[in-house]
Amino acid sequence: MTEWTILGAGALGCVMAGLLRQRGERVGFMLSARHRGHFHPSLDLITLGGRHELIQSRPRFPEQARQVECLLVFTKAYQVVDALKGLQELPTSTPIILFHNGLGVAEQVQELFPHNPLIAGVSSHGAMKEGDWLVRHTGKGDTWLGPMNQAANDWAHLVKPLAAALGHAEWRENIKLHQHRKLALNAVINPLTACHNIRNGQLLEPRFADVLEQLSEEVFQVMVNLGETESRDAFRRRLQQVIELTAVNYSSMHQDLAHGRSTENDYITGYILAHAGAQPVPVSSQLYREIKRRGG
Ligand SMILES: NC(=O)C1=CN([C@@H]2O[C@H](COP(=O)(O)OP(=O)(O)OC[C@H]3O[C@@H](n4cnc5c(N)ncnc54)[C@H](OP(=O)(O)O)[C@@H]3O)[C@@H](O)[C@H]2O)C=CC1
Ligand SMILES: CC(C)(CO)C(=O)C(=O)O
Repeated sequence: MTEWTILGAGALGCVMAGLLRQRGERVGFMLSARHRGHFHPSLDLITLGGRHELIQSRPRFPEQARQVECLLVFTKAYQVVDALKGLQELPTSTPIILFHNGLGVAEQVQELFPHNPLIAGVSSHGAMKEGDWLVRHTGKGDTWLGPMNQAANDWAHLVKPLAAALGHAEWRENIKLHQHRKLALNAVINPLTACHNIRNGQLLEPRFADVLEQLSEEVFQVMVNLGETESRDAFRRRLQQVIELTAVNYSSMHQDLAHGRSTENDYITGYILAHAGAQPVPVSSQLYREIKRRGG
C-alpha cells in the first residue's frame, strides 16, 4: 500500500490526512522547519458530524524526502515552490500532486522536478483550522485529479483509494477545465469579499449587484479567451450556487487579508490579469491593486 505524504499540514492537508487514515491508508506529514524538535499532539479531526477523531500519522522532515512514495501538496500557492525546493532528494518516480487554489505554480514545479509525474488536484472539500493540530471538516466536496505531464499518465489509479477515503475522486485527462472553473469562482468571490470585508453570501445584497455583474463578465470573458466552453448562464448559475452554499463563510482570501497573511491574489486575480490579453478587466485590476495595497 502506497504511503501518502502530506506537505502542508494546514486546514485542508490535515482534513485529507484524517480522511485517508480513517480508511486505513498509510499517511505521513512532511513538516516545515518550525516543527523540528517540537513534540506535537495527535491530530484532532472534527468530522462533518461533529465527532472528534484522533489521527495518528508519521512526521517527516525534508532530509527524509528520499522515502516519499507519493506527495500531496496542500500549502498555499505562494508556498509551494519554496516548500518543494527543500525536497530535491525526492525520487524521480514519486508523483507530486498539487492541490492549491489558483494557477501558475505547476509550470515552476515542472522546472524543479522535470522527471517526476506531476498531477493537478482540484477539490471542493472545506476545511478550517480551529487550533494547533485541531481541524474541522466543514464541507464534503468533489475531487478531480489529472495529468500535468506525460509521466503522470501512469498514475490514474491513485483516484481509487482517494475516492474511497474522500467520498469522490475522479481522474480527468482535461484537468485544466476543472482548474479554470474553480479559478473563475475564486476570481469573483475571493477578491470582492476580501476587499469589502464581507461573508460570501453578502455578495447577493443589492448593493453589490453591479460590481458582481461586471466582475463576473470580466472573468467569464477571460475564460472564453482561454478556450473554455461553459456558457455564460451556466457560469452564472454555478457562481450563484457556490455563493449560496458558502453564504456564511468568509472566503480564504478574506481570512488571509483579515489575519495579515499573504493571499493567493497573484495566482487568482493575477492569473486573470495575465490572461486578459486585449480585453479590459478594470474591476479585476482595481481589486488586485487594492489587495496588494493592503499587504495581501
Ligand atoms: N481550506 C479549505 O477549505 C480549502 C483550501 N484550498 C486550497 O488549499 C491550499 C491550502 O489551504 P489551507 O489548508 O486552508 O491553508 P493553510 O494555510 O491552513 O495550510 C497551509 C500549510 O502549509 C504549510 N507549509 C507552508 N510552507 C511549508 C513548508 N515549506 N514545508 C511544509 N509545510 C509548509 C503551513 O505549515 P506551517 O504552519 O508549519 O508553516 C500550513 O500549515 C490553498 O491553496 C487553498 O486555497 C482549496 C479548497 C478548500
Ligand atoms: C469557493 C470559495 C470562494 C469558498 O469560500 C473558496 O474556494 C475560497 O474561499 O477560497
